[in-house]
Amino acid sequence: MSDLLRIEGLVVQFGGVTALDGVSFSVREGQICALIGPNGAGKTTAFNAISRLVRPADGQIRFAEHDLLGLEAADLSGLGIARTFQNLALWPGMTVLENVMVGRYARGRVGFAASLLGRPARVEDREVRARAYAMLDYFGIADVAHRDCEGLPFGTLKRVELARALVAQPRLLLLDEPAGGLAHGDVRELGETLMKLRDDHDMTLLLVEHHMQFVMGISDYVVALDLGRNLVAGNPAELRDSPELVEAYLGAPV
Ligand SMILES: Nc1ncnc2c1ncn2[C@@H]1O[C@H](COP(=O)(O)OP(=O)(O)OP(=O)(O)O)[C@@H](O)[C@H]1O
Repeated sequence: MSDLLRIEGLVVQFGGVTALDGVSFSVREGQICALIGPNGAGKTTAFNAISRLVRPADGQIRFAEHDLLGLEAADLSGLGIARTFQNLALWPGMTVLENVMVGRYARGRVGFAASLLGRPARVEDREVRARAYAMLDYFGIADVAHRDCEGLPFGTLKRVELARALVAQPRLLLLDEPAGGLAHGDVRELGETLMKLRDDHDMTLLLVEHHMQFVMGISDYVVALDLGRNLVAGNPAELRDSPELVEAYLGAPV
């Protein structure tokens, strides 16, 4: 398997704070890769740099044959990159189905706003609707398709967000703390869903996550950062007893 995403020497600064100081790692096609590390390690900053939401001072980000730093955030969906957010970024006042459809329109040619303004439905609209329904069905939440997102349980909203990211049929899915705030049973179910997604659709997943048991249970490759630098990387079995990792999380032994 070849590298789908390659990060080299990434440097990100916020004023006087160096959030990333030369971080490098690669994610292979079809892998589930987790970015871990203690608070302030730089995980979210790395994620936001890949999503083109922060501008690195130095380094390279390559996705397949593309140089991502030469592109805007709005271009990513068209390349096959989708992401979810730590704090759900769903539209209140829109139904679950509409929220999921937005994900596909980000990649399609027909503007969602235009379709809301009452243009006659095109073939693509019907296809998008059918695909959005299929995704809701996949996540077992088709019964709430026409409900307003507001007021639905958190676990359901997490699935809606995942369905929205997937409806664009991405090649790379970026998940920002997908297990955050979920109950124990929901975390296990999410893990099974993500592994099934990878297997069924040959998708590549990069996630930022604090839930260590979840990470170690589903990841093929784990990249640990600390203080904006690479700490250790390897498969879960290699990292489980890593003294560097234990020290970074618990502080230096006295
Ligand atoms: N917008 C910003 N302005 C200033 N400093 C920032 C900004 N965003 C992040 N930082 C700093 O950059 C460093 C890395 O933060 P980042 O949020 O990427 O870490 P993280 O590993 O995601 O942490 P957490 O697990 O707590 O979310 C921290 O020192 C943080 O305070």
